[in-house]
Amino acid sequence: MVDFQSVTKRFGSSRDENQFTALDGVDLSVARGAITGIIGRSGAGKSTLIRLVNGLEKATSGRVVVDGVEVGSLSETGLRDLRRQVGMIFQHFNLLSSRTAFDNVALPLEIAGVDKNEIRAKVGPLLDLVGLGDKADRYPSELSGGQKQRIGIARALATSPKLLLSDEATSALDPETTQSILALLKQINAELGLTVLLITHEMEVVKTIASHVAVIDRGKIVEQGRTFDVFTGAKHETTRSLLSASLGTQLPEWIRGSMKPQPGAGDRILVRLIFFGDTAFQPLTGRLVAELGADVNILAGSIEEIAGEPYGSLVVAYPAEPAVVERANRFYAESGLSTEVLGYVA
Ligand SMILES: Nc1ncnc2c1ncn2[C@@H]1O[C@H](COP(=O)(O)OP(=O)(O)OP(=O)(O)O)[C@@H](O)[C@H]1O
Repeated sequence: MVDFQSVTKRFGSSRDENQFTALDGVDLSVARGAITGIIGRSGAGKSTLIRLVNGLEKATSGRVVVDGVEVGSLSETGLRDLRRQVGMIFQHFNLLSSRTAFDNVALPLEIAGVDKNEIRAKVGPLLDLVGLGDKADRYPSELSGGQKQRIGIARALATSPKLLLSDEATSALDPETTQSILALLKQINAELGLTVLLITHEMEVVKTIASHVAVIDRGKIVEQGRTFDVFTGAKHETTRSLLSASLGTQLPEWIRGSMKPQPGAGDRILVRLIFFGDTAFQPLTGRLVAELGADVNILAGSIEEIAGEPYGSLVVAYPAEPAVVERANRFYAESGLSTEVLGYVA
């Protein structure tokens, strides 16, 4: 649906010593009908990337192709047509305070010259879709943050776009409201078959709704693929550090503080067991304990869902004696468990 082909975006002229490269050779494909998340730290280039899709910025080099059309080649009229097919929602909702909820949703249709009856026939069902059929006459100041974003979503859908761009749409909302807005986006994606491209700095958002993800760091895409694959097999440092606060990968301080890289006599080995795919549903912990005898401690653990698939992480400790370690390794190999040796403790 959207293809970035070797896209570079520089701000400032080439003679300007302050010229800044915001995007550097970006290659990225956004699958039709999917929800794709772009995640990165502040200043990584996320907004620039999304603004290239609806022609608010122009690539310095490379091509941005939306539904078969190269955005950079479009005339003003072509850009207007494109923007009708690409809806957008924002962190701060961008509603007009002087217009009611109904009139905010109607605005893109008025601009497109749609007649009044057709507007009425369209806006009502959209307000129902976002759960605000009874708030048509309310002004933005009378609505909560979550309700404002619902109006923003209805407005973005008014011109029946094929693609919805979301620029940090839940960043100004509390966790519960965030979840309800994400559920609405998921519902719209499933019911209308709308492709969604969202940018966020929040791992939780990507984990909850995006089937695909790209990680951006200083203008470069450093990792991309299915969310589950990228998150469970993170290779790049940026992905790992963004993830460490979100997935159950952080060890309690009391363990981290006393961990050693090499074993001493009588030490215990600390191993992280990772459960996903088939292994997520097998009673492997009990079998490990049976295999090694009772001398296994469970030190930390969590089970969560990434893009709808279970992912569990369990940190265990047992004697770092070669015979025990070998028995454990044989068990991991036979049962298909992924493991990582974290270190040793006395
Ligand atoms: N019009 C501009 N002129 C000059 N530099 C710009 C312009 N727009 C963005 N930049 C720079 O490009 C870089 C990427 O900005 P961008 O807004 O895309 O990042 P971001 O990942 O969306 O960050 P945030 O999450 O903080 O919004 C930043 O260093 C920013 O200062």
